[in-house]
This record gives sequence, structure tokens and C-alpha cells, in this order.
Amino acid sequence: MPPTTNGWPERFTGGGNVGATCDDALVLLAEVVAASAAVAATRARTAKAAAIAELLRRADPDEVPAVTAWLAGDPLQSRLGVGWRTLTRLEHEPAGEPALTVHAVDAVLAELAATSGAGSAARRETLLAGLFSAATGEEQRFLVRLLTGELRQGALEGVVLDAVAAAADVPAAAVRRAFMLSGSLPGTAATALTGGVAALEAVRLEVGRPVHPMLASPGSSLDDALADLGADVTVEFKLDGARVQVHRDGDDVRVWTRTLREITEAVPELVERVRALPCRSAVLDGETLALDDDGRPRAFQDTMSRFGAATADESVLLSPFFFDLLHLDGRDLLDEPLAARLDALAGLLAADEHAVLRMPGVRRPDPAQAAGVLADALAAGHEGVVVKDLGAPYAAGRRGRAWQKVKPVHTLDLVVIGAEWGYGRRSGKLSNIHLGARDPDGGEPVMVGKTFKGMTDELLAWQTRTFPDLAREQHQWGVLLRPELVVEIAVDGVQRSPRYPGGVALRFARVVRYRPDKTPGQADTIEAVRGLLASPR
Ligand SMILES: Nc1ncnc2c1ncn2[C@@H]1O[C@H](COP(=O)(O)OP(=O)(O)OP(=O)(O)O)[C@@H](O)[C@H]1O
Repeated sequence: MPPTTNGWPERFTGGGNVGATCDDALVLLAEVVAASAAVAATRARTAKAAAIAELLRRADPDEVPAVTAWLAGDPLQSRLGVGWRTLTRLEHEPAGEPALTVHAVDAVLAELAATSGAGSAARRETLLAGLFSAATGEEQRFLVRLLTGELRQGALEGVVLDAVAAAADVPAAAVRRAFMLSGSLPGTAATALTGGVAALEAVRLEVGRPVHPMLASPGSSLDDALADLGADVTVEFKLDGARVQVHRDGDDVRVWTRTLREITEAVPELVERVRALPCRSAVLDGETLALDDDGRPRAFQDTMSRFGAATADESVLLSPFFFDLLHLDGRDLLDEPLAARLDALAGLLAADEHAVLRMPGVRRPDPAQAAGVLADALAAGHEGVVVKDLGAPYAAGRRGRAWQKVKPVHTLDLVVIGAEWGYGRRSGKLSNIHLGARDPDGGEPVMVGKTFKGMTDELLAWQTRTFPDLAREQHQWGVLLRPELVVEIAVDGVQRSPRYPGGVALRFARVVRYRPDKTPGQADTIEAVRGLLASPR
């Protein structure tokens, strides 16, 4: 294919060889940029969704996956092999007129992702140069934010799903369900817009394709949770490890995290244990953590160290504790009540000679027994309990009342949005961190407080090393950060505050730990923070 004068093959732009007849039909990158700006310009969720829906109605089915992925903040390709520094340092004269099509940009991103081996750095540079010289200034800025992950706000997923429902004229619940079961936003969007409700309803759990895990909402106390859910509950230990979803199909066993990142290679001991179970196929949900010799949980960092590694670090062994079974030997259990799923799980694990572990818990306890489970969990070094409605189906991806977590300390998972240079003992260290709660409507995190409490010297050193790479603004006082890191904060409660934009401020916030297993889209919302106004401790 002949390169154009700027070294950019013609098929990558909306003009040239595309031909006049279908030219009009191609969605331009500029239209996605405009929709993204419209989404950012309003706080109203319905207006955000309407802006996206309008664009989706114009898009062809094969453009829908890229358009929806980008508006939710992600390229379609999981790894592009282009670093943040490279992208933010690109300087190319912007194009005068918007001509890049969605197809063209996606083709370049696909090529970037596929480029490896000798000469790949130079090839990537050429591809990026071509892409950025063909982009207008606004498009360049959008591309940098898309490729550096700065556009990614988990809450946008929900807005895009609403938009898909509106554009396809199908119920939002049908879109959401298909998304939770397929784990793929672009795939769900394409299904909705091409096949409608029937195609969405045909989406099923598939062994080998992870589903979004069901989540728990905070219960204010054990008594409240029991009063809310009644007697038909199970009270289980809440272990402080990492969520795992394990799929087995014959001898093939694969493992995913709660963000649906595959970690099969890093956790061979979990793979072995599930492969030894007496079944052909299964989808198990559970928590895994590292225990020390007397069975007490090791530090959370030890468990997480196994999740960051590309290959296994055999010095820290993980134990699985399964608490749900979504599929067994050809039978989907998702829509069965929890009681039936637990029976099936007990049957599967009881027959296992290798003692794969089950989450400790008591079904239908009286209040004293329930309090005993909580006391036992805490005495064994765990976080608390989860109270679960035995009649509830598995609501993939939902944080509902059917599972309620009860912990003696309030903790919030918040986004780190800035950090200040410390003074005194902390001088020269990025110390006081700015904490943001997630805006459920997809906006920027809402600042709710600051803290430097609970930080070890090691953590301060780590922040000082890591934050400059995440900085979006450098100031004399410190840095403003791209919203990428999630930190778990213990609080005594929250109070009303006119100083903070959300009207609430944390009381006695202290760092428990960073949460590399969570994305900003999974941080607690400003509503969850406001919810603590009612329950000061
Ligand atoms: N018995 C259990 N049943 C369900 N989840 C459990 C259980 N024990 C531990 N967990 C963990 O608790 C999480 C449920 O709490 P939640 O949905 O709020 O996630 P989380 O924000 O990671 O929790 P937290 O921040 O309180 O640790 C699950 O994702 C799982 O990782």
C-alpha cells in the first residue's frame, strides 16, 4: 500500500481509498472525542448516556466494540506495549481537519499490540508518529488519555451500558446481565445492537470465560444484617485475601482475579487442587490467601505478592477457601438459591481426598451462634463475617443486600488523587495523600479527605518513588495524580464538611494498605462514604 506524504498509509484515514459511498457511514474518531467531551461536561447520568447512545445509533456493528471500549476508557487491546512516558512526550504537528476513522485508529492499535521482537521499538514509533500526525490537537489529547489509561473511570462502564440499552432499545437489565456473564463490554454492546434482547438473553455462563463476581454491601452490624435478612442465612468467615474464580473444563483449569485478570500461571497450587476434584467441569468462587504454619493469615502483601508476579513464587503458598459454585458438570447453578449451590459445593468438596478447603460458616445460626462465628473469625485473625441470604441467586457483578459484610472497623477503598511533600520526619517524602471517592455517574473522583497516618517508612519511600510517574500536575506543595491507585482507609466515621466538594469528610482516616487488586472503578462511591454519616463509630 502506498504511503501518503506523511508516511501514513491511506487506509488509515477516512479519505483516499475508502470511497465516497461508504465514507459517510464511517464513524470518525472526532465523533468519539466529541461524545467523550459531552460525557465529561455533564454530571447527569442520563445526559451522559444519551450522548453515547446517539453516537452508537450511527455506528456500524463492527465499529461498536471500539467505540464502546474507548468511551469506557480502554482500547480494545489489553496491552499495547507503549509506555506512559513515550505517549506524553509525543510531539507532532496536529492535522487541520479530523479525518481519522474509528476503524483506522483501531487498526493501528491492533498493530501496536501485535508488534514484538527485533525492531519493534522502531516500528511502534513509526505507527505512533503516523497516528498522531493524522490526528487533530483534540484527537491527540484524547488518544494520549485513552492510551495512558487516564480516561478509565470504572463508573463509565455503567453509563456506557445504559447507552447501549438506549441505542439498542432493550432493557438495561438485559444488557447488564449479559455484560456480567460475558465479562466483555464491547462484546455485549455488539450483541445488543445486532441481536437485541433475544441475543442478550442467550448469553450464558461459559466454562472458561469469567463472570463478574457477586459483591457484598456493608452491613452496619451483625444484628442489623441478621434483622435485615432474617433467619434463612449463612454466616461465613470473611477472609482477607484475594478473590479467585476458578474454571475447570476437563483437565484444563484456569484462574481469574476479581477484576477478571487471568492468573493461572502464577497459582499452580490452586490449579492442582481444583484439577484433583472429582468432577468434569466446575466454576468455583472463593477467596485465597497465604497462611502461616499455625494456620493464621499471613500479611495481605504476602498474598498479593503472588498476584503481581508473572510466574509462581513458590515460597508463599496460597490456600483456597471456596464459598460458591456456579457450575458443575454441565449444570449452571447461577440462578439456583445459595442453599442449593452450597449443597452442591459441599458434595463436591467432601468427596475430595486432597482437602480443598471450604469457607468456614454456619447455616441458619441463632443470634448467639452467629455472634460466635464472628468472634471465631476475629480470633483467628480474619476480617469479620459475610451474612448471606440462602434464598438468593448468584447476582453476577452486583453489590446487593443479599450478601452483607460485617467488620468491626469501617474501611473504605478510595482513589489516591494527589500527595503532598511531607515536613519534619517526612520531609523529602510524598506523604499526605489526597483521597477521592468514586462518582457513580462516571465523573472524576470526589475528594473526601487526606491522610498520612498509618504509613510506614517503607510505604513513604514507595509513594515517593512511584507517584512522579502517575503525576498529572506537579506543584510546589506536591503532585496531583492520575486516578489509578486504590488505597484502603480505616475511618472512625465521616462528618459533614462544607470544605470538601462532596459535602463529607473522613474522620480519623488512616492507611490500612494499598489495594493493587482493585481498579478505581471498584473504589467506594461518594454515596457509600455519605452512608457512613448515619453510623459514626
Ligand atoms: N465468605 C466470603 N464470601 C464472600 N466474599 C468473601 C468471603 N470472604 C472474603 N470475601 C471477600 O470479600 C469481598 C466482598 O467484599 P466486597 O464486595 O466489599 O469487596 P471488597 O471491597 O474487596 O471487600 P473489602 O474491601 O471489605 O475487603 C469478596 O470480593 C471477597 O474477596
